[in-house]
Amino acid sequence: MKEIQIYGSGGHSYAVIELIRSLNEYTPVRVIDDSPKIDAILDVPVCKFSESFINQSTVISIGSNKARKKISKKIKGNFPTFTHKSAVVYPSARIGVGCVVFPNSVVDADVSIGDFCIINNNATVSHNARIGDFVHIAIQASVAGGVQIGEGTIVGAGSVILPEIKIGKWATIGAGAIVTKDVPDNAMVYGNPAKIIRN
Ligand SMILES: CC(=O)SCCNC(=O)CCNC(=O)[C@H](O)C(C)(C)COP(=O)(O)OP(=O)(O)OC[C@H]1O[C@@H](n2cnc3c(N)ncnc32)[C@H](O)[C@@H]1OP(=O)(O)O
Repeated sequence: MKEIQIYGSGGHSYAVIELIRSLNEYTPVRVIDDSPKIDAILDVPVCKFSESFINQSTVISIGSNKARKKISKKIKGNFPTFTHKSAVVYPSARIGVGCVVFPNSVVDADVSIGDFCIINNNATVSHNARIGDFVHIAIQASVAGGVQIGEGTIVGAGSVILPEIKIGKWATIGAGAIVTKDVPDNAMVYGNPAKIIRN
């Protein structure tokens, strides 16, 4: 089995480790943290970042999109994408490097997903959608056909993005939001219908 290191020791890392183990291709050998607070996660030792960890096979297990981007520039190296066996990814879909596609998610026909994205449990990204780098589609979120989402945006748990909607970069879609109108860069929206709360 090939070795892989996990960068980030928050809650997300538990789910990432289990997913990687379920695929039987890579063994997680260490969890890296800038200031470790525990010794091990699911029996994988946690250690402080060292320059010697640069340029190795790594998965960045950090839910924060901004932090994931920062770490991706620092650690460099090889970033495989992991897809759980229960996820459906159609052959016409494209997924970049460093992504994790969690159980029961759907990546539909002609979808494009950038680098270092998280497609979380039970999320759906429908046909022809375009998803930028460092995006998190959270648990149970539904992205309808033809939606465009810019770099670094979080699509909160259980939210619904209506067809053809355009969402800018580094936006926050609150949990449970029903997004019926385009969302500008950096905006925070939530509610049904979703309203801009912060710009
Ligand atoms: C595996 C996983 O865990 S994936 C999980 C991925 N994460 C998510 O989906 C979380 C998404 N984040 C949210 O929905 C957040 O609540 C945010 C970002 C929209 C807002 O966060 P904050 O700015 O910290 O808001 P805060 O918690 O202070 O709440 C402010 C007010 O907004 C309300 N509010 C917060 N979020 C929402 C929401 N999604 N929908 C409706 N109302 C909301 C609160 O009830 C509160 O109302 P009040 O002032 O009447 O008490």
